[in-house]
Amino acid sequence: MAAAQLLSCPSGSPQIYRIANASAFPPKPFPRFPARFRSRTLTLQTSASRIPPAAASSAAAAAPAAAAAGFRHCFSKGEDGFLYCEGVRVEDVMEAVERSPFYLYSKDQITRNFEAYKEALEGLKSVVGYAIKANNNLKILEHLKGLGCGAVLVSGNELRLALRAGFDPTRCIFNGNGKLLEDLVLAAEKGVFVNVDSEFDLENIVTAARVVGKRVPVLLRINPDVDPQVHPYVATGNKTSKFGIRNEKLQWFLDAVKKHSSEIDLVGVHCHLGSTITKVDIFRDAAILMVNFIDQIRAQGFQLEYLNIGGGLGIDYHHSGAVLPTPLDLVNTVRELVLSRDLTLIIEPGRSLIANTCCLVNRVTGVKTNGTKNFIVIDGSMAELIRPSLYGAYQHIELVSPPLPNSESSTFDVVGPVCESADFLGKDRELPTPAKGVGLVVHDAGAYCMSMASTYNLKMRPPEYWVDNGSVVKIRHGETIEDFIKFFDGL
Ligand SMILES: Cc1ncc(COP(=O)(O)O)c(C=O)c1O
Ligand SMILES: N[C@@H](CCCC[NH3+])C(=O)O
Repeated sequence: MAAAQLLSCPSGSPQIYRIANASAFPPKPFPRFPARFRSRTLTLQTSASRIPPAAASSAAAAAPAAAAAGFRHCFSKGEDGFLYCEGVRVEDVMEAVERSPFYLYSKDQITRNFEAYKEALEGLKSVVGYAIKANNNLKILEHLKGLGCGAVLVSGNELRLALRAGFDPTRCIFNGNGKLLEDLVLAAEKGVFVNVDSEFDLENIVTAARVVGKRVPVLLRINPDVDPQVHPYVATGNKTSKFGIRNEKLQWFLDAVKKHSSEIDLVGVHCHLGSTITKVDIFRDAAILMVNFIDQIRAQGFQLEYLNIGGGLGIDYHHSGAVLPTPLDLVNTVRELVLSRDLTLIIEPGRSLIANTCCLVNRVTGVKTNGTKNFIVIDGSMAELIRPSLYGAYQHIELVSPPLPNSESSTFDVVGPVCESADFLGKDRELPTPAKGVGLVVHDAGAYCMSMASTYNLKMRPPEYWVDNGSVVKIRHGETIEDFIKFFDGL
């Protein structure tokens, strides 16, 4: 039976637990954890003997081509039918932590994803700026910074968090169509690169430079009008988009930059086409347009050094085994363009660095049918993970334990408890009928899930854990109703 046992509890150090050898089926009732454990960092140590070798190898086998580049599914079923994350049984984690739903990450997968970008960029002058809007967990930011990553920011608070995580400001890029003057002042003071998005944005950047008495390095964000072939809500580089400047206005911006050369230093151009892009030709089309702009701008005497092609690389949300472009494919489509002009390439991945490193782990509250449809009701919801509701996005769903003997599979909508019919995590999924209390994960939840979570229906934002070298470590406390009530203290 799986059980979390207290091994030792030296005062002032994290709680350390060992998960005893597990054959945890049928699932146990909801665990009750003593209140004193609830707000502490919790470390689960796993016994190496209980990690079936199949768990790791079947993960790699699932996507051999992608595995070579570090883009594999780090959550996979072992030969025993249980779901594992880097050798740790997800069900055991559920039994040991204080509540569900929760986010569970693989720290190693974050490293592998970053290494895939680093390897892809070998031979080029480059900066990888992680788009921290995708996931702003401070521990994850510190880890990525430690690996040598820069950061891409869209608000003053993202900048403040990046500084707190220790990012080198001169490897940070401040994007956005509505940057506030006070935030631009902070960026200017710290030496952050700033992308110019509009006339008023340029005016604010000049003002910020004057306030701090420093010249601000800027890139022009150009809207190249390239269709990224994605959901319209995540397309950002076509001509109806609110982002960037259109090429007809380019000369106006170049003249303005010349006029303000004591406040701003034009160092490059930027574009970002959109997100979930799965064809690298789209990036190449944009890069060709962008280097043409660079040639024109250089011809006017500007010393441009940087081509920033934004982020946007998609991932295999469907777990279909389809071979999707890797960072290497992406970089290779622009390599010659960059080398031939002696440019430094800036790349701004969010999703492709972090999405596949994480699952949202939920418990099944119950199963029901309304005569037309079958529903699996879980404790997670659109409040913790809004992408299916917002974009109709597909995220793969599976149970964390093998089906009960004789249990039948059916087609289910997987729904949460939130009072909205849009509250679904998956539609028409073929799944074994789960028992109450069983774990159910939503895969690829590392990007734009926790960072877009809300407290709707007073569902408090969940805790986060990662598997780090066989241990499960809390990397963010879950919010509580007490935290929420504090916002009204003293009013
Ligand atoms: C300017 C900019 N850079 C980078 C990103 C990251 O995109 P993705 O997460 O698709 O890689 C975004 C988000 O779409 C963005 O707006
Ligand atoms: N939030 C979107 C991505 C937006 C990217 C930011 N421009 C998603 O979940 O897919």
